[in-house]
Amino acid sequence: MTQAIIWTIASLAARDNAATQADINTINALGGSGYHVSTPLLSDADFAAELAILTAAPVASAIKIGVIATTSHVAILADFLQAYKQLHPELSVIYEPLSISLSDMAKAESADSVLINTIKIRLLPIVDVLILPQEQGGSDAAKLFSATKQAINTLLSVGVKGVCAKAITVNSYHDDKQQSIALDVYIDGQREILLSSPSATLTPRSKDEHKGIFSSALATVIAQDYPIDDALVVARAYLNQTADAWPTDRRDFPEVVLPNTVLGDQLGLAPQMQLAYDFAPCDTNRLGLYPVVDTVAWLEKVLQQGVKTLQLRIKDKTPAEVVDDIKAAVALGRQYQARLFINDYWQLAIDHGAYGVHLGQEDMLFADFEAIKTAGLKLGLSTHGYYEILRAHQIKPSYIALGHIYPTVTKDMPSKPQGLQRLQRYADLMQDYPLVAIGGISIARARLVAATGVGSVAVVTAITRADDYKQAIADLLAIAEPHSVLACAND
Ligand SMILES: Cc1ncc(COP(=O)(O)OP(=O)(O)O)c(N)n1
Ligand SMILES: Cc1ncsc1CCOP(=O)(O)O
Ligand SMILES: [Mg+2]
Repeated sequence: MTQAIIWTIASLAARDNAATQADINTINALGGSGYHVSTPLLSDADFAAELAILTAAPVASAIKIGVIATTSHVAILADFLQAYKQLHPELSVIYEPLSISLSDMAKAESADSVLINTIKIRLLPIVDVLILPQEQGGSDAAKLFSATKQAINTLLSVGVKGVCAKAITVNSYHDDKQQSIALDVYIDGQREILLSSPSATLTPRSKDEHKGIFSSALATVIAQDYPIDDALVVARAYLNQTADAWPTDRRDFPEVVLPNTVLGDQLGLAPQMQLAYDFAPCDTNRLGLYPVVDTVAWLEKVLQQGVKTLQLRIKDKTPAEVVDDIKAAVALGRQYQARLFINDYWQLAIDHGAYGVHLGQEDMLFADFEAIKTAGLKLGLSTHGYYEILRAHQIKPSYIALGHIYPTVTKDMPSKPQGLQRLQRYADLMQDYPLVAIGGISIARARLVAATGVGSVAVVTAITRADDYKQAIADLLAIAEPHSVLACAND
């Protein structure tokens, strides 16, 4: 795999070497390769010449901009970035001006208004993620959060694509103890992301926020094609840890702030009456081969081949149209003592006593999680990356599905396939959970998937489109459940 290229650009007079070194260390630690323009304050002509030299460097996937000290440098940089972005539309620009706070940047007029106004007019419309400290502290978390959101929305209206107000200190309660929380708030046109890290665990690195490590980390992760929500999570985990490496310890990862939690209530997140936490555990952490099929006839065929975990996934029908299938599916699941999950139709799954329900995260808005939990059904949740995995972890479902790993013909996916390296990272991070990998898993790929340590491999077409489905199931069982296949052979 080729290394992601990240450029860092800053024009601060006598920018301290420690900050430049911190950029380089961060980019290298997270697997990128960096090119820097961060010299002591240059004349306009020299700054433009330095930028021009950068174009001879390998093409950047992300550019991190630090302090730009003069209005003329801001204008030169804006012209340069505009031209470079036209040539390379995939480029992401991450800007952490360090010395400017969120409220100063959002204010109509501020002490340093000529510089800030130039930044707003010239630079921000080219920026993908703007990172600012929110300096207002205060004991009223809801007020602080609302002021933060207001300031961010003002900046979004200037044309920047996304804004992250980072490491806001909030006093919260955990296990009845007051605790200081560092909150990252990210908002763009589509989403609002709220991450919390207990300040008590903040390492010397996160106390060095002023050196711009967060933006270097974010740029490096984005340059490796992670979406913004995942990049925010990994960048924060990197700051929370001491190791100079990709973060792997879950204790360093931030928590996703959800409604109906102590912090969520404190911030004034609208309560979701039906959200619930902590679902019944599955009877095993290794769910094994997990066929996902769309008819009762297929359920019966796979059960006859010894499958013990399976899902009925019927799309786009009314509950009245599927109720008989669900009843028949539940009866079959019981007859074969198998774990039968129902996709989507959670109410019918409850009504007819299925083993569990499989839902997507967007279903949190519509499904009655409380009713699923109260009925004792297991809950499987889909995820598509770090952020969603951590959000699922807050809810503590019975298993977490990780997808899609490879391109799939079964479903139109809005996200990109994750590939094996990411799957390995998720499997290592969440090894105490029952994990299910799904998406484009053929028999040949199933070996590689199982080798990551996930306890379950979910497939559709590897079985339903196999020339010989019985053989396909036997092969997949041998890969996904080698111990039980051996045990059967020895019976
Ligand atoms: C085991 C497993 N993983 C993921 C999915 C996808 O579920 P969802 O996100 O709800 O999408 P649809 O299947 O409803 O299209 C799944 N069904 N099973
Ligand atoms: C339902 C679903 N969710 C993510 S990928 C997928 C389809 C998996 O099907 P296949 O195994 O044929 O790629
Ligand atoms: Mg679904």
